[in-house]
Amino acid sequence: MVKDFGGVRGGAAVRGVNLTIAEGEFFSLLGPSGCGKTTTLRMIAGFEEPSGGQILLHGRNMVGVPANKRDINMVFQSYALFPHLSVADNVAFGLRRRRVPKDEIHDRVDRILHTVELAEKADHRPRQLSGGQQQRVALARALVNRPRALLLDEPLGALDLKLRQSMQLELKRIQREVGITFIYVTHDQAEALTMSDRIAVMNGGLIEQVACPREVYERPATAFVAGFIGTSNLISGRLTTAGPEGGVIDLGDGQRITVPPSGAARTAGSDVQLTVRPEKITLTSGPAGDASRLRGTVSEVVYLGTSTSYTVATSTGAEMTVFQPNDGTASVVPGRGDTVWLSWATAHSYPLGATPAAPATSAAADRAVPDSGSLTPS
Ligand SMILES: Nc1ncnc2c1ncn2[C@@H]1O[C@H](COP(=O)(O)OP(=O)(O)OP(=O)(O)O)[C@@H](O)[C@H]1O
Repeated sequence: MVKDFGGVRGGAAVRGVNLTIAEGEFFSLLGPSGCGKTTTLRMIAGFEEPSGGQILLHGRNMVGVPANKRDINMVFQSYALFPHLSVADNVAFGLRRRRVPKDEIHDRVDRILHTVELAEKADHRPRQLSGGQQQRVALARALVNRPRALLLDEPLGALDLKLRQSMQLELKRIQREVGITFIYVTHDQAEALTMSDRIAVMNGGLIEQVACPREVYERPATAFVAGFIGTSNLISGRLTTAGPEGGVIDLGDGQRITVPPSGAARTAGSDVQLTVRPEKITLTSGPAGDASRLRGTVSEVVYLGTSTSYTVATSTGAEMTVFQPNDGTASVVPGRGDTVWLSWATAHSYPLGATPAAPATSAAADRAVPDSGSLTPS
């Protein structure tokens, strides 16, 4: 789907989002501010109409269907609870408006308050609750309607870090328990990695990758994804040999490193960008075995508690970051100005693809879908 507000510099807010979300999935839209996450969510909810494309919910096109007829609920960062109503009455509000029988309302409210672990607060007013508890009331109020999908727009943004981290695990538990599809918008990569079954990484109104957290981290599709999620090192060179077993790249200064086979077909002579995560690199004082390796000079050392971060200016000119765990296993503990060798298992480097052009086809999204999707914006 596409959304053009007519005034966004550089094109539409959403330039081409094509993905299939499976029933019962915890799916996150992750990306920097302004990349089009909220607009995508608002189109799914029915608060914005797409300028092009379709939104299929269980095979039915939702475009033109009003938000309140979509069987989808949304939870916002501001909880928007009624201050004069008790927790139970806040949760029961929607069911009463729909004239659900009294006994059923009582049962459903009681059950969902147990799920969000607020049963003992049923008679409290919202102001008597902590921020995390208020967010759980907002969640219960949406879940009690048993929507087909629940959309959450940065719902933990107003909470402090510790509470946010415990609420992330809580949300995941609740989602597993109720089995409802969650579509979650966040710009916080740690949050997306913690909770999601799959993540769509968005940039400039397009999807750059759709995959499970491990794949997005270990096998980022593009340089943007590698840089946005965690810390990454990029190494550029020209492929001198290529085959099904991988290849060798020349870094331009005579140094060569081996590369693993990549998904995309590449031919000798083509330019390649590799990514290697900092914790996969080992520092030694001399060349180590036949692993992929580079020589460099330490330019910065930062002690981080569980690990130490080294910035190394390599002989190719590229700066590399290396995390060494502070568990006593490091073979060298270099200081600034020292010469070191960086090595890593070839399998721990990953060749990157090109940034997608609009409209995104998201072939990767379809490959990764575990079963036929229930919600299909296209
Ligand atoms: N109603 C609107 N009218 C015009 N432009 C809009 C409107 N809503 C959003 N935009 C623009 O569309 C782009 C995408 O906005 P969107 O809110 O979807 O991004 P986002 O990824 O959710 O960002 P954030 O994390 O900051 O909320 C931005 O450039 C924004 O300024």
